[in-house]
Amino acid sequence: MGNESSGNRKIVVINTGGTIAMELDEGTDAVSVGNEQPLHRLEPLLSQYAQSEMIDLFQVPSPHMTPAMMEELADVVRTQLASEHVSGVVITHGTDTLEETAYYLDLTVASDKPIVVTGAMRSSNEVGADGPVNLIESIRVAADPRSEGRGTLVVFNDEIHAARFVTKTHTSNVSTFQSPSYGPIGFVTARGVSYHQPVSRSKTYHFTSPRTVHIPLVKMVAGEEAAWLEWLLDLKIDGVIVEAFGAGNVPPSVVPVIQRLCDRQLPVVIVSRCYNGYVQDVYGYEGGGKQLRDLGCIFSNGLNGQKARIRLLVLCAAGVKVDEMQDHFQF
Ligand SMILES: NC(=O)C[C@H](N)C(=O)O
Repeated sequence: MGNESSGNRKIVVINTGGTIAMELDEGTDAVSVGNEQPLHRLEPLLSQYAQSEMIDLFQVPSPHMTPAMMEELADVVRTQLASEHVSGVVITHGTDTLEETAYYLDLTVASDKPIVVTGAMRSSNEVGADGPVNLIESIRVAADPRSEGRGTLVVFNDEIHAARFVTKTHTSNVSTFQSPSYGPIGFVTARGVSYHQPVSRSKTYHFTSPRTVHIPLVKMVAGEEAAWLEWLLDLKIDGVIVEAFGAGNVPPSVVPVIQRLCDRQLPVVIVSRCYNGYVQDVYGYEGGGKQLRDLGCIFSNGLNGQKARIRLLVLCAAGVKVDEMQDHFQF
C-alpha cells in the first residue's frame, strides 16, 4: 500500500471506455465491450488506497472520441473538482486518443486539484492485464498533495507524464506512453509517488463549446502534390495543422495552397513529423521555414500534430484572433 499520506481524500474515477473497460472474447478472438463493466470489480481494491467513487460517463473505444465529448468530460471534471469533498479525479480512457483528451483537459480545466488520465494496453481478462495496476497507481497519484498544480497528468506503467509532452509510441507494449525530449516528470514506486521535474502547467482557456470548430491535420510526404491538399480550400474550416518535414519545411508544390489559406486569414500551424524538437524558420529555400513564416504561418513549439490540433481548436473556440495565435503557441 505504500507510505503515502492520502488521508481522507475522495477521488472520483470517471470511466470513458477503451481497452481498460473491455475484455477478450475467446469465441471471436476480438477485444470488445463485455456484459459487465470490469472496472467496477476493482472498486473494493481501490478503497485500500483512497476513498473513491466511480462515474460511468461513456463506454467508447477512444477512436470514437470527439472534441464535443472531450468538452462533456471536461464539464464533469470541473463540476466534480468544484466540490470541497473531492480532492482529485482519475479518468479511464482508451489509449489511442488518450493524449488528445488529456491535453484538452490540461488546456480547459483551471483547477489545481490533480487530474490523472490512464488506460490499459491489455484488456481486463488477458494475462498480464495492466488496467488494475494503472488505475491503482493513478488513484495514488491523484490522492497525493504533491500532484496538485501540475495540470493534467498521464499515469501509465509506473510513470507520471505531463499531458503536454506525452504521446502513445507503441501499438501494444505496456510502456507505450513516453514523453520524447522531456521524459516522465515522476514515478510511482511501491513506497510512494515522486516528482523530479518542476511544475510547469499550461495556461487554461474558457469558452462555451468546441462543437463548431473544424481543424484538419495534414501530413507532408516526399512528392506531395498540391491537388492532394486543394480540398482544404473548398471546406468550411477554421484553420489547419501542417505536419511538415524536419525543422518545419514543406515541398514547393504545396506552397500555393498554404498561401491561399493564409490569405484567407486562416491560422496555418506548422508542426514537425519528427517527434523530438522544435519547428523554426531556419531554411531559406522554396517551401522552407522562412518562406512559411513570411506567408504568415504559425510555428508550434514542441507539440506533435494531434496536440497542436487540440490547442488550435481550443484557441479558436476561445476566440483568439489569428494575429495573436503565434503568442499562444509560444510557451
Ligand atoms: N489500448 C486501448 O485502449 C486501445 C483502444 N483501441 C482504444 O483506444 O480504445
